[in-house]
This record gives sequence, C-alpha cells and structure tokens, in this order.
Amino acid sequence: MEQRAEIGIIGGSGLYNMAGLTNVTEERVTTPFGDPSEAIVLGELEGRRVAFLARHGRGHRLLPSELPFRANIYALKQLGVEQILSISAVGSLKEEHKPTDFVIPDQFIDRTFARTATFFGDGIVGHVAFGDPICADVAKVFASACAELGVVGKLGGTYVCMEGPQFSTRAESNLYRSWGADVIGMTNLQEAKLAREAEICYATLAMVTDYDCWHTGHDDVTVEQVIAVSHANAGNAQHVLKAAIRSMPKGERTCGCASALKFAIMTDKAAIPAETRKKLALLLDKYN
Ligand SMILES: CSC[C@H]1O[C@H](OP(=O)(O)O)[C@H](O)[C@@H]1O
Ligand SMILES: Nc1ncnc2[nH]cnc12
Repeated sequence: MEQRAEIGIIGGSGLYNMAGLTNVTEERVTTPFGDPSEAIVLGELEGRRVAFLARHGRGHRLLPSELPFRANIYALKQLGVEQILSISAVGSLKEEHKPTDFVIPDQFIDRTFARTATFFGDGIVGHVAFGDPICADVAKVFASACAELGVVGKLGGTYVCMEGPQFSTRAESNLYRSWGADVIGMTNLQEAKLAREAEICYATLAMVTDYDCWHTGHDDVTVEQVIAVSHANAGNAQHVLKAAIRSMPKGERTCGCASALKFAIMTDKAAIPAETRKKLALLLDKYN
C-alpha cells in the first residue's frame, strides 16, 4: 500500500479545516463502505504527511447519526494513515471540567442505537479487544502538547457517546454524572471502534464547550454556546494539534493498536465469502 499520509486528523464541530498545511491537495476518496463525509485534504504539517477530514462535512451538513463512520475510517486507512488525531466538542459532566478546557478521554459509555460500528459481517466474524479503547501513546502525545502550550489538557476520563441530535434530558445528564462520566458527545465511540478494527491508533482532544443541562449555575447547552466556545478556542486546538504532530515518534508503532486483528478473526478462512474477503483486503491481507 502506498502511504500517502501517516497521520489523520478528524475535525469536529468548529474545526472544518486545518491551518498551516503545506503542499495541499484535495481528494474525493471512495471506499467499499461508501464515500466519506467530505473530500480529504492532504498536506504536510510539521514535516509529516497529514490527511484532514471534516467529520460533519464542510458547512456541517451531517447529523451524528448520519456520519459515514466506516467510510471515514476506511478512507484514512486507504491513504496509509496509522494514527488518528480526533478533535471534538463535548459537554462537561463535572464541575471541574470547564468550558475551553481540553479533556483526553480514555473510556466510553455507549448510549447510541442507530449506527453500524464494525467492518465485519457479511460472512466474516471478528472481535477486537476494546478494554482500552483509546491509544495510550497518542493520548499522551496530546496531553504533553497541552502541557507544552500551557493549556488545560486532562489525560483520562469517560466520554458518554449519545445518539442525538437532541441534547440530553436533565434526568439523563444527572444519570451520566451518577455513573462518574466526565464528558458527553455524539461522535467518538464509533470512530474509536472502527479505528481499532483497522489497526489505526485513535485518540481525541475533546474541547469542553458547555455544562450540558445539569448545572444549576449555567444555562442549558445550546448550539450557539457550542459554536461560540469552539470558535474562540479553535486556535488553541490547532496549536495543540501541531505540537502533538511535532512530537509524534516516527517509525514502527510500539502500541498494541498495530496488531489488533492478530487474534480477532473467528471465521474459518475457507468459509469467508470471496466478495467479503475482497472488500476487507486492506485489513486482512497482512494475515493472509
Ligand atoms: C454542535 S453541538 C453537538 C455536536 O458537537 C459534537 O460534534 P463533534 O464530536 O463532531 O465535535 C457532538 O458530538 C455533536 O455532534
Ligand atoms: N452537551 C453536549 N451533549 C452532547 N454533545 C455535545 N457536544 C458539545 N456539547 C455537547
């Protein structure tokens, strides 16, 4: 596989392009799972080859439930991406996580119900380990980049992934707080699952934009609030991204993400339908 990019950036609410990319080209990638959310922007940043994808499309056209998660991750895989840096807006479920803080979650709770979050099926069964859903190495790079720039970037925390598009009820928000969750969003869990199946490292820099609807001292979350905070903080997010990319080690990865599929496939090779085998060649070829 020709490696056109090493690092993928998925930009979320408020981040629809990446400043500072040089030698920029744009590509409409297609995949066996359909088209990604938007044309992918390829370029160089801090001496590394980067692919940028706007998760909701430019102009924010796609609902969280409408996101082509499989096409997005597969398209980045096709370009040769080995590590994904995701940026997302999140609501805070704890007093200590204030709007404009960054949190780098390391766990998820799934509250979605209308999404496909696996490349398997159609005659092939696979089960990857997901106890540690985030790549610890990439998460640490994000945390160090925040520290280097003097912005709050807390390493660890639980991200509740809800279906949306409506924000939570107060009862739900308080329930998630009682579970000890840290932040809430609508997009990251499926990306993390699919990245793991694609043996791509994945971590998120989650920007706190609001206190959801549980905080008696703050108004309930609105889109206006999310936009205001994410726009005001987009510069910081881009600085953190650049610093992270500057310090990402080159060469072979030492984390387990790179071999996540090694013991994951249950199906007898002979029983996998030829078409399915072909569709997943990019993931399976290295294991014959
Ligand atoms: C605009 S508020 C809700 C919206 O913001 C977050 O998006 P992303 O994760 O892409 O930054 C959240 O998940 C919802 O999709
Ligand atoms: N309160 C919230 N709930 C879900 N997703 C969000 N994204 C930003 N703020 C959010």
